[in-house]
Amino acid sequence: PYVDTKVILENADKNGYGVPALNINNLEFLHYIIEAGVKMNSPVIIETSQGAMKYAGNGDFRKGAELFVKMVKTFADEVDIPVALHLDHGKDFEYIVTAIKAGYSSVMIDASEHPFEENMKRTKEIVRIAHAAGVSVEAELGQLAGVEDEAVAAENVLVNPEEAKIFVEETGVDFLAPAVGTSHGAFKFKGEAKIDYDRIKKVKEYTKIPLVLHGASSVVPEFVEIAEKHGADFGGAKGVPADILREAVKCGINKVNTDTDLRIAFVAGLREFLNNNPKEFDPRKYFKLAKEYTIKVISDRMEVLGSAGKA
Ligand SMILES: O=C(COP(=O)(O)O)NO
Ligand SMILES: [Ca+2]
Ligand code: NA
Ligand SMILES: [Zn+2]
Repeated sequence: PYVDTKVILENADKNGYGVPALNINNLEFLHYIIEAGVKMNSPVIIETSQGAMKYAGNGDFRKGAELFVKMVKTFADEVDIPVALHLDHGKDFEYIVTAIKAGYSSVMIDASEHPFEENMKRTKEIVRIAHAAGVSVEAELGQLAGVEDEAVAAENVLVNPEEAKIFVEETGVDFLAPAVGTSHGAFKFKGEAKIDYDRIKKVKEYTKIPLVLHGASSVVPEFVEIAEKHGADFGGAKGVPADILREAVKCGINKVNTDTDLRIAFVAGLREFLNNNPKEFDPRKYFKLAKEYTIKVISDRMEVLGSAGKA
């Protein structure tokens, strides 16, 4: 069934596991996520960025939002696992309100590049509107380096746990994304991968709400290698290893935003298949390996995060 993201995350919080929040831009990735969720008996949070809304609507983000809600609801109504649709990195008021109007389960207001007071003000405004419509809200404190859809943050600004306490009390936000050392994309760490567990624990202790880890892709070496064997150049790619994800969940993370891993698995399968099947041009065939690898990476992540078997 199609559910409110809050239902999924409160269950995850109560039972101490993480749920993958998986970004889509098209029908194929939605297919693969649902298939993995059903196979693993895991709840799933589908999420789309503002750019994905524009892309799906061929430039018209309102059409894109409508399309995503129809697609996700169609799949959700057919399966027994809980399925939610979330607007990821909502920055612009009209995109966020459009997602609410279209029927998204939840929306993120990402005002984290603004000063604390401004972030609170913008978040409060969205919480008031979203809650009036029965929609839950995610906000962000601190900054992740790397590209965040449109905005590019220079470097990491880690969350201040005391600020997080005030922020959640003042805004009434339903879940919070604290910046704790990750970043978006495939090049997360120059040195060894590490995130600030202490900050996660403190933010959890002070806010007692479900927490979100952004930039959580592992950048799985197996798929990086396959992609590079077939012409990709991802030199220096490094993500958040499974053991760090498990520890982050133990410290209080419940929603684990994962986009890059799906992209790498898909392109690895696509490159391998195309290289080995020069005569093939039927998309229902040449996406086959891409589909297999993407379902595999999602299924493995559900095991790592503990959402497998929890639907
Ligand atoms: O935070 C993410 C995805 O992060 P990755 O690039 O690590 O998949 N989406 O909001
Ligand atoms: Ca941000
Ligand atoms: Na999000
Ligand atoms: Zn993110």
